[in-house]
Amino acid sequence: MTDAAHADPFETAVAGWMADQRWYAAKGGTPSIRVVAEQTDTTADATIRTLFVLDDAPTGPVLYQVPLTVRPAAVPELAAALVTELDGAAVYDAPHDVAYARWLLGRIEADGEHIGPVTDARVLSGEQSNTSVICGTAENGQVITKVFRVLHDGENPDVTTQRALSTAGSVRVPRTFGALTGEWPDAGQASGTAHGHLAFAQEFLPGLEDAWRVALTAARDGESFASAADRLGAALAEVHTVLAGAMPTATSGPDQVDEAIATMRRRLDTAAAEVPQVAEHAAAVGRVYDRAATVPWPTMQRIHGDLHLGQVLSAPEPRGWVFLDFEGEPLRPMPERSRPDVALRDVAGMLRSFDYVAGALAHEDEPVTTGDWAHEARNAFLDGYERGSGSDLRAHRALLDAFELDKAVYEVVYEARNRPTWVGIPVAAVDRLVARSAG
Ligand SMILES: Nc1ncnc2c1ncn2[C@@H]1O[C@H](COP(=O)(O)OP(=O)(O)O)[C@@H](O)[C@H]1O
Ligand SMILES: O=P(O)(O)O[C@H]1O[C@H](CO)[C@@H](O[C@H]2O[C@H](CO)[C@@H](O)[C@H](O)[C@H]2O)[C@H](O)[C@H]1O
Repeated sequence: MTDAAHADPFETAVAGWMADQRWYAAKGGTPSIRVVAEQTDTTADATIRTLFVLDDAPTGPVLYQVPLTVRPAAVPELAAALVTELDGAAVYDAPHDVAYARWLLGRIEADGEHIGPVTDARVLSGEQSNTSVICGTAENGQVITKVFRVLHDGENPDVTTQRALSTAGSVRVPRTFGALTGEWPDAGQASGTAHGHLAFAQEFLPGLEDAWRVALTAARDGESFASAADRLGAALAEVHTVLAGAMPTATSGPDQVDEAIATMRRRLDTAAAEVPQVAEHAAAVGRVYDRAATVPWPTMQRIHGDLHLGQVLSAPEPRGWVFLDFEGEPLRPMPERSRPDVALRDVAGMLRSFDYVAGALAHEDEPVTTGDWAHEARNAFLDGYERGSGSDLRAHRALLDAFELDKAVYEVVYEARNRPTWVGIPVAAVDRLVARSAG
């Protein structure tokens, strides 16, 4: 362990570096790590070391994938990616090293075809939970490979859901190339070994804005988003229809409904404990959940799970909206995220996102009031979804209200932990949604 008196210097160096990485989950904490397994491979340019690193974080143990490249001598272009030095060799954060990109694409089990050869590689910049490498390839254009940082036993829904859509011929997700799986020791499994996805490769769509940016600009400029939101609703309906046919579904029996409502209540308890304004409304929110438990629920199916405007790219017509990142809510346990769920959860996520556009603009240095813009966008989105899915959302109003509240409650916790200056956006939504449901 890194905090023991006899700490291993290599692990100590890796731990110190991990603490500064965007993907390190226990922000502000000091990693207490142990390398539980390692896979090593040698290529012409570098030794590839994939470490499986267990961090005993205060919130519970987290297993990270830490791929490193070891170069016999320092490589000047990789200076910013240096993790440490070891016996005179330079150890780098592998996704920044083209030697790793070549190795990775060569190892990925492509769905029916070879990817590559890799001509160049760069790491996608910005705020991400994982690390994505964009590779130029001689045969398949640009390919983006997401290297999952936090590992879990079992399939990652980001891979399985997008692969199902892509295999069904849907262009609502980037075309899938394939995935890399691996195994590592896990005392929590009866077999002592966990199996899961390590990386996922798909078509890279360069130069596109995401719907959050497009919507924010439209709202700031006072331009209607109704037509775009309507198309977004229809595109989501298309995704749900394909998923209902391509992946398992489940009847919403009393057990499933009870479990879903119990999850909502647990999230409410967490939010009420962390944010006093939610505690004030907890009883009223609970009544919205009570009502949702008494109405009919639609068949459960695979969904996106954490849908918001930032998860959708705006491709030129005729392709239109393209959905990304089906990994589900980061605050939700991974095994729950691959289960069939209610498609209305995604609809509610997007409704919340239009409200966030208004909330974000109200928080700007020169605040802009865009409540009417958001109202119009929300209604247009629902119209598009109803037309595309053939479902009558009004018939499910009580359920949709509960999912929207549940999402706002989730967001309160997410913002309190990650972006406290924005917590007022979902807190105000809880207030408003409770009042609307009571009225
Ligand atoms: N296939 C792709 N084509 C173009 N851009 C992409 C693609 N996949 C991801 N991106 C960009 O990378 C960002 C992060 O992707 P995401 O799947 O959300 O990663 P993470 O799980 O690391 O948060 C997206 O918001 C988008 O801007
Ligand atoms: O994209 P992630 O899977 O990391 O999702 C998490 O972070 C999101 C913030 O980036 C958060 O989304 C919330 O903020 C968005 C604006 O930044 C807004 O459009 C969303 O509607 C709102 O939920 C998401 O909840 C969280 O899981």
